Amino acid sequence: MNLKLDQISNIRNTEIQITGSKSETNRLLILQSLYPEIEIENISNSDDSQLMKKALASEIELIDIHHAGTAMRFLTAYFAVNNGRSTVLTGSKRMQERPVKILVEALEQLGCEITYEKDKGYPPIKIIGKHPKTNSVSLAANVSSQYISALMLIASSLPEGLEINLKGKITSVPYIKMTLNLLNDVGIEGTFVDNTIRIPHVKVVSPKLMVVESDWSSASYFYSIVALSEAAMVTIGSYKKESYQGDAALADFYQNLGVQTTFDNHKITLTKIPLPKVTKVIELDLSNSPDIAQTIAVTCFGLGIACYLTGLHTLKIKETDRLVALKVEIEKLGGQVTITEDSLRLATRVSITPDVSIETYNDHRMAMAFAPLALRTSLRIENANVVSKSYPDFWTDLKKLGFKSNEF
Ligand SMILES: O=C(O)C1=C[C@@H](OP(=O)(O)O)[C@@H](O)[C@H](O)C1
Ligand SMILES: C=C(OP(=O)(O)O)C(=O)O
Repeated sequence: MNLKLDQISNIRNTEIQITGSKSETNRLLILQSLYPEIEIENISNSDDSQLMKKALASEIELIDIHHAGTAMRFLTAYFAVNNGRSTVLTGSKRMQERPVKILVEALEQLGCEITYEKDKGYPPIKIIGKHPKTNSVSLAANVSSQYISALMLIASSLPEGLEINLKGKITSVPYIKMTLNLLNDVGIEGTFVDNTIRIPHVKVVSPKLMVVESDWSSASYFYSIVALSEAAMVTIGSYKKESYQGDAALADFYQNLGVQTTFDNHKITLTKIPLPKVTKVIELDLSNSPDIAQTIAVTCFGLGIACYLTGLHTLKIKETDRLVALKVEIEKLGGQVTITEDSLRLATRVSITPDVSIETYNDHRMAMAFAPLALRTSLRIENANVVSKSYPDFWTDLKKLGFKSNEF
């Protein structure tokens, strides 16, 4: 489905409900498989979480997790210690270009048996589940935190628990803390001090209802919409002031982009406020919240503000090379973007080219990050249904706000 978005001048003030965080859901689904006493509420309706659920219930050897990165990494660890079971994990063409070597080598230190079916270091992989032969591993922490979370999630099921030693600069730290917080909440008391994570063995946990907080990364698109509106107020549920999700940093970041956040009874209300007068360049280090880089870059472009975003080294190995994709698509619209291996610089905008067709590269966040620009110009979004990877209701929710779209 390709969508043409008409230019709109403002939005309808509305309340919407976003489902649970896909990151929290995918962690809790693994934990629930290990500890059936855990109940989960407000589960994410994302494709990635549905695929995770299906994979955990599957009894066949071949499991295809499509584009779901966390599912790929978490399930690699999960099946690797499932003694005696043979599993082949595969995914989309892009998934076969997203590296897993660091995780596979960490699991090999535990005595796990994993072989590459195609290219060394990448899915598809064949896993023969084993009993772990040691209780400590070390791995590089500067490529993806998902490898670390994957090990943490299976750690308590190992006979002696697990000590995980992290080498190098640790990336996407809030996701590691999210894993630790969820473990602690279900009664698995792990620690994360300096470069060492320790998780004890836990045989059973007490029955526990885990209510998933709604997805902050999905909320980012409404921050962008409110920022690009003349006057707007959007209320979204259900959120906590003390979130486990690093992307909750949005509330602070968008203060400088003209959005005020108020919390009331598990809901956030985003209100358009004037832009600070002195804002010339928005400078942000996003190494703790890589998933909102696209949203922020496009908001700045829409507002005509320059930005310099750093800490973006993980963007190259996500659903697409997000740095290249942002540069190409923003430049089609008339912007000027310079990228390095880990940063993006956007120059102050002069004008916007109308009716440009945005390519989405099988990346949900490309579609969702560019859609708010309809408040500044008409544009087209190619393969708009990619949004279902994390937010299947995205286009329906945009309609509620008054966005006008037609298939083309
Ligand atoms: O653990 C998680 O749930 C995630 C960790 C991050 O990945 P990296 O650690 O690879 O940056 C993030 O980009 C991804 O969307 C979800
Ligand atoms: C990078 C993402 O997901 P994953 O790595 O789980 O595919 C994302 O949702 O932006």
